[in-house]
Amino acid sequence: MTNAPVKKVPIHLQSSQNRLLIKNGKIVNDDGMEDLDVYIEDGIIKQVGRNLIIPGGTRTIDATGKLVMPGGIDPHTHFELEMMGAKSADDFYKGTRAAVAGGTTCVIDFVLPQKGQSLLEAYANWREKADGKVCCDYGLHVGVTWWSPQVRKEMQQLTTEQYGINSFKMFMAYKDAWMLDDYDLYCAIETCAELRALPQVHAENGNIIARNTEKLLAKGVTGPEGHQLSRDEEVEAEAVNRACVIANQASSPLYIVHMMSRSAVRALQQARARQRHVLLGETLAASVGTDGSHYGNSCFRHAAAHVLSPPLRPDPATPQALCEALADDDLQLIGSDNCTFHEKDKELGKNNFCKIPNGVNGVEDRMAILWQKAVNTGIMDPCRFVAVTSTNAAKIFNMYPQKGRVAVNSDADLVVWDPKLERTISAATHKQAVNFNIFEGQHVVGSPQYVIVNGRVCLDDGELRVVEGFGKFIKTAVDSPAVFGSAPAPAAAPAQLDVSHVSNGSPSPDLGNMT
Ligand SMILES: C[C@@H](CNC(N)=O)C(=O)O
Ligand SMILES: [Zn+2]
Ligand SMILES: [Zn+2]
Ligand SMILES: [Zn+2]
Repeated sequence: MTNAPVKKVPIHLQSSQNRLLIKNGKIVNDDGMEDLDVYIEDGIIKQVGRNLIIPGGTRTIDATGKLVMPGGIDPHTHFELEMMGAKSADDFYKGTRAAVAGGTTCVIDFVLPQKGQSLLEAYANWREKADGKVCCDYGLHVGVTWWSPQVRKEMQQLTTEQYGINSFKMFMAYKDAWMLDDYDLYCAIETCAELRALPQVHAENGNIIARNTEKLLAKGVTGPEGHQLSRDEEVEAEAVNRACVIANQASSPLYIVHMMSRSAVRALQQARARQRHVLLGETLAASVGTDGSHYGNSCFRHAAAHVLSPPLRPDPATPQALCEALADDDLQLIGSDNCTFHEKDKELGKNNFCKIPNGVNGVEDRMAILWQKAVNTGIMDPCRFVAVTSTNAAKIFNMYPQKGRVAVNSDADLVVWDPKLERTISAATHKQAVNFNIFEGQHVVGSPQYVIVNGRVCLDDGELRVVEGFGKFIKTAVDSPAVFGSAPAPAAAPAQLDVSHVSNGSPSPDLGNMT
């Protein structure tokens, strides 16, 4: 793969050149597979079928023996995030470039205001960081890291067409940084329900973690192994349960990000059995691709590179169990939570594990890792792979069928996946900005041969040809049918919150066999 950056071609020139036929491939959507050809023009899928009539000057990609899938959608990234005294290493250019290299054609990043900071101001900062640099389309979730009537008002403003936000993330961990107490968490989730926006939670008990950290440090446990010891599975599962109870009290659906353990999945399943609103679970490439054994590595750099929250689990059965949960629709989607830090930044926690900036890589390898761990092992079929890596995110975040489907009038965001393409994952060859890869040395069978972003061939038979700034911000509307379609309207919103713009949910498209 040559890495020569492609010179900027004016966007209007590009699209007219984008007549493309993908021939002889097997189309894979979340609900079925078919041997059909795909014709693309000006960034949109115009025809799907056989013996298509196409204009001269069309480029043809022969996809014989390959799968033609919707481009991956990564619902969880943190590019250029400042946290714990450092800044994540992958910026919006390098991060989305790595995403495209791995078959992902849309990412959803997180606006994370500091406590007391205006959400609108933070939103503007993120748009400024991302617009003009992204190589593929992107969306945003907004963090609710503090609570006040102003925050409530700004959430309402963010869900209008001007800003295009339909999901908010609250933290039950990161005490003193982003964590909300249960009262404020309840108010935030209630407000999401009134706005018909999707609340997301980082589910760990931040107070237990804080006390465990004090005790471990007092005992002289300062290395990265202390990170997992301070927050084991039940500390995650307890918060999953508590978040579901609060959502139930607020008559709200809920999306739990980065679920990392079997205990957390069990807690979500138990909540589903007793609650009527949609409860959604996300896991990560890291949690299916590796495990918590690395925290014991004698090399600080190696162990610290695996520090994220919730942590990777020492139970070796976890990766397979999480793949099975994705296959069985106990979990609905896989993200990366890509939040990488250079070695010097991870060393901020050299003598105190709670100061190690949290985050790992994953945006580039997410799809190949899941294909290797779940499809090649027979745990899930290609249709379910498409559902959890693309379609479910599109449906949940109300981008469907513009995104997440190979169909006429959908965006031409596609992957020509070669199920036989073998490679070994390594920091020496990956496109990410850091010189460490938590999947180092893993051999995968199955990777993208072509990646088409809005009709442009950005991975061309293994050659990476992204264009910085080619991607655009995707505004999302609230009231996603897949989440709110069958939910009754919540109790009348308090007078001061104008929600008149919100329509009633329409019948939701099938989100797998969602309970
Ligand atoms: C802030 C971000 C950091 N990444 C991580 N999971 O450790 C997150 O908690 O999602
Ligand atoms: Zn989190
Ligand atoms: Zn080392
Ligand atoms: Zn995250």
